[in-house]
Amino acid sequence: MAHRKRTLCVKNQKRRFLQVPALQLHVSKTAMRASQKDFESALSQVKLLKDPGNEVKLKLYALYKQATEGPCNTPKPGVFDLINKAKWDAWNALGSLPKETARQNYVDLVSGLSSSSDSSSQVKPEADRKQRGYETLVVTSEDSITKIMMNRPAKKNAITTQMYNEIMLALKAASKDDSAITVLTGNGDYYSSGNDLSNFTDIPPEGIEEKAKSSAILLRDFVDCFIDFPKPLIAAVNGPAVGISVTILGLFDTVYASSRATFHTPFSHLGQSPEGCSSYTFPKIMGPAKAAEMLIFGKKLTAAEACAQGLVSEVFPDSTFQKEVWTRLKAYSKLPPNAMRISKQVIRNREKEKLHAINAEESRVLQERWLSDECTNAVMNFLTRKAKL
Ligand SMILES: CCCCCCCCCCC/C=C/C(=O)SCCNC(=O)CCNC(=O)[C@H](O)C(C)(C)COP(=O)(O)OP(=O)(O)OC[C@H]1O[C@@H](n2cnc3c(N)ncnc32)[C@H](O)[C@@H]1OP(=O)(O)O
Repeated sequence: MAHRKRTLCVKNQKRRFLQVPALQLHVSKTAMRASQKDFESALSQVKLLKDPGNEVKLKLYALYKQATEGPCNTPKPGVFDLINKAKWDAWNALGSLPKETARQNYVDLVSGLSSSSDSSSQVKPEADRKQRGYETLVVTSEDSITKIMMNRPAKKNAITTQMYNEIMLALKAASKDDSAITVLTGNGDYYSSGNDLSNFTDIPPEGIEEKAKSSAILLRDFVDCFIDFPKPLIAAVNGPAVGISVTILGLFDTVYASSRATFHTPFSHLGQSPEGCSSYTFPKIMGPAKAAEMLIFGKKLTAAEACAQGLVSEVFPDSTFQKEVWTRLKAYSKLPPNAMRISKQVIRNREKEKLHAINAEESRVLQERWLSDECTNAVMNFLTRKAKL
């Protein structure tokens, strides 16, 4: 079973496809720009779909108009002209979204609709129920919130290859479910201790270079999912966070931390370099000098320090963290979901291309770092228990 899964993952990374029972997703499609041909094919595809409902039809209409004509340029219909007013409102809400982005969003939306109607056994986030099929996560949907909880508490929620893949799947499913917001958190005393260092020991017969290459693709696809995630994404950092679990926080919309949480990116100690777009987001969030202390010198921040530097939105006392955070999130999840989604997109779309380019560059640099003696020695020291952070 384990062997079968591994074979699937490697093959799929090569094809940039993830395939699991009950779900087939094209993980990195949103990372690419939709061509006119993709757009035309989505236009034909949409005619074959079963009725997606009025809300989605309005979205499609608005994106189509934005992609073909640009920002809304017609007079607002009268209040009693209900249908045309709803269409105008949807188009007008896209503001100055660039034509290219609207075209991409249209293609993505149609592709999402097609894959959900194609797949008879798609992952449906059934309300109030734990979603099945994840081994390293617990995913639940309740009160319009999809919660993705990393669930390897005995290993401090270290992220294995399987967990990277499952998080991508859970994010893809959450992006299409009917929840308003999505939350990532950890089970147990840690949020996450970052990359599971035993990922370095699972070397295929083709050799370490091949492993570094496929890992760089995995890393890039993983971070792309956070860049492209279309709804408000919140991190509930329940305890210490290390490595990649910290760097990707710069791609979240809101980060809540327990007073017990710490934030540590010891890349130099590990012979590695920053990922998760942190080489860009951290200097932007906290200024270059503070970012360098974290990313180059591995300075560990307390929750209060991370909040003062803008990486964390708010810190809650550990004793009341869960109660206070979930009360807050339940209130947020009642806000109009389309407005939240569109606001996020307006903010994110400005930077999307840049973030994808940075992610690609960071992954490329890391691919080389993983083959260095500095990195090999640091990982071996941890695995043979000579070193801990
Ligand atoms: C050829 C290339 C392949 C590369 C594949 C890479 C794929 C993408 C990579 C993306 C880049 C990511 C970078 C990072 O995230 S860097 C950060 C990596 N993390 C660490 O270095 C943390 C290492 N862990 C520790 O230092 C300590 O465990 C920690 C301080 C977190 C906690 O210490 P504590 O004493 O409280 O607890 P234990 O050490 O006893 O931990 C309990 C058990 O959990 C295991 N554990 C914890 N963290 C990890 C980890 N990151 N990787 C593997 N295992 C981990 C620990 O070994 C204990 O296990 P046992 O009970 O079995 O001993």
